[in-house]
Amino acid sequence: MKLKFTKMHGAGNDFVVIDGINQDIDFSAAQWQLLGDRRFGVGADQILLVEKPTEPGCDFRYRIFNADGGEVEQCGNGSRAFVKFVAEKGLTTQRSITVQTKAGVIAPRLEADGSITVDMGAPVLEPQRVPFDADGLHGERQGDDTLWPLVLELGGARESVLISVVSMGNPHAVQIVDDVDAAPVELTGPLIEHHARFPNRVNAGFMQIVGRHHVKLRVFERGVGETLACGTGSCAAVVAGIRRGLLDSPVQVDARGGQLSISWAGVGQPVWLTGPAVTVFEGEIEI
Ligand SMILES: N[C@@H](CCC[C@H](N)C(=O)O)C(=O)O
Repeated sequence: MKLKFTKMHGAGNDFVVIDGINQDIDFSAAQWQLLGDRRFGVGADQILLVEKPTEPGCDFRYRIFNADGGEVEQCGNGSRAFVKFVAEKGLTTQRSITVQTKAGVIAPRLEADGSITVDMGAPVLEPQRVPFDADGLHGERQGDDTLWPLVLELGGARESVLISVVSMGNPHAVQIVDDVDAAPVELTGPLIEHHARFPNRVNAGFMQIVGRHHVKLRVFERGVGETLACGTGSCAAVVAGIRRGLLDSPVQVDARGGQLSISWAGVGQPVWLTGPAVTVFEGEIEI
């Protein structure tokens, strides 16, 4: 089939966005992977599919596929691209929409200045629900958070890193580093992503605290590798930093591809994500 798509990004986290309401889409993992492939396909960190909702009360259903072809629960930067896409394509006239995802309902809103704010829902903090297997581990308390030691096998040597575990619908392991630019993201990111204690794999965040309202963050994303920004990773990192007593809401997150702003009022409350979404080009591909 000839597939129409839109290439978009949010702070450099890039997407192929597909209207699955006016096109009949039933792709295999290999086809999603081809769309995400930067050499043989279009190229993207994630492919986002817009569908009619199957749940009452929602405006749309939002499905997310990582570049490796796997379907995942949530994508924060993608949710901003999503609301811009449905507005630009005339699929809605509303500036605020409710969107069904694999991880529950989220609510993105197009602001008058073109920025987009998303109610990402409340973070999940119980390790077993992240999911993280904490069996037999002794966590260290810091503020309201528990830091878990994760042992990494580095070519014969063993290194232990202290992580917070948070789910924003998708799983995150957040560690604090002194200098984010020097952090071993490429080396330890894949080891954390595939660590046996995360049965569904995990997104690995490396956060440098700059001030109580300001961090720098790099994320090695599950199913992709390091991306230029990660929306849910930013939410998870700020939640971990606030729980550790190191940050106060709101927090500016500097990612390599741009800036995001995160607000969180505490346990049981939703995390709010604000940032840009940009349409890059429209295309068609035979798939
Ligand atoms: N880039 C995303 C997260 C996309 C999904 C993630 N790689 C996962 O596998 O959970 C974001 O902006 O949140």
